[in-house]
Amino acid sequence: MADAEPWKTVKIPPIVQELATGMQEPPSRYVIAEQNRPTAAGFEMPDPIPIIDLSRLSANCADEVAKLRSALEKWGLFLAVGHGMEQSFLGEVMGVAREFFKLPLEEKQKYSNLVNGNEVRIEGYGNDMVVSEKQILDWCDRLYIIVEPENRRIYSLWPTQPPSFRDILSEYTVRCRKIANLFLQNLAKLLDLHEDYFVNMFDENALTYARLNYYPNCPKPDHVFGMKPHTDASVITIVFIDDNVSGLQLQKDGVWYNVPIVPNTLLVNVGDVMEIMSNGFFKSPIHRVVTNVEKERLSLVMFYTMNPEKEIEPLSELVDEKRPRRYRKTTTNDYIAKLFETFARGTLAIDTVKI
Ligand SMILES: O=C(O)CCC(=O)C(=O)O
Ligand SMILES: [Fe+2]
Repeated sequence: MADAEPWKTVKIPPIVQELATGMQEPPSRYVIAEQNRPTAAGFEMPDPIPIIDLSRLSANCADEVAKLRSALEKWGLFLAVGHGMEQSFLGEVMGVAREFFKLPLEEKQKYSNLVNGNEVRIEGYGNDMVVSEKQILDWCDRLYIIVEPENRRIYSLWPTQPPSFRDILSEYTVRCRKIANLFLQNLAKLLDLHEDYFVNMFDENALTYARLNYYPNCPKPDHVFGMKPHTDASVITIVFIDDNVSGLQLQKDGVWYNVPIVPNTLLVNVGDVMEIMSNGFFKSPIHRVVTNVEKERLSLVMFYTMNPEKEIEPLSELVDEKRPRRYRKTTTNDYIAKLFETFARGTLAIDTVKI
């Protein structure tokens, strides 16, 4: 969508959780143009969403690997079971996230993503960057923090309430790293690369971000997005979804499908950087979040990214005459910046690097 108006950082939007209290009509800045509105319910998926048992994947069971291949070809994601995290531990993880968002605003603002009250940085509590008065805002607040490597954590942005928040998120980070590495190894094997090919690309400066999303209930769910359609700028992503409320939708061939809730599973998806490096063998799924009249919704998302300075391009092993390179070279830093800009505009970052 061409837009001649220059994009600039504009007024900081309010915290949606505050705005939503007692509200009957979402303000116009949240309201999506009629033709883009999410239907109250998406379509049900034609087949059940693929569920992969990670314990079988780590034992190299051929049928599980085949299932993974087909899940990635079809959807670019899967639901993971056999991840070794007990139900009680996952309950604690979602519990501390919920407790954080329940804190009084002044307490949450201690971790604000605003610098000097008017500049927005990625990390911290608040909203995503707003670059235009015309930008449609999402019905969502979030806390964004770096969790890996440990020496890059900014603990002043890690909540001290509830008191177990830090320990639980640290433990969750360790557990998810195992899942991430197993997934990366299997992606490499599916491309006939050495199994540690991708794992080794993550050096000591590769960053993992945790994003806690909070979607307040909304009186007009079909007029707003919890999160606009996007793909993730990560290499891979692990999403832990509130098991009370659905809302995540996936796009395939122009149709939006509801991702069903399956308790105690984690959703694992390919990100744009993997799509680029694999020269399009793996596709980063387009997804969005819709809201709910009655219930708030939470998710905790782990984004695995490379060293911000590292160049990203299709692997030479995956480029040949029959399959020429499909994406331009970029860096993680540039790509993440691009993602925020395109996300704000309502376009897709991946389209900016396609050849
Ligand atoms: O809340 C969700 O289910 C997904 C959130 C998401 O897509 C993201 O944070 O990138
Ligand atoms: Fe996402």
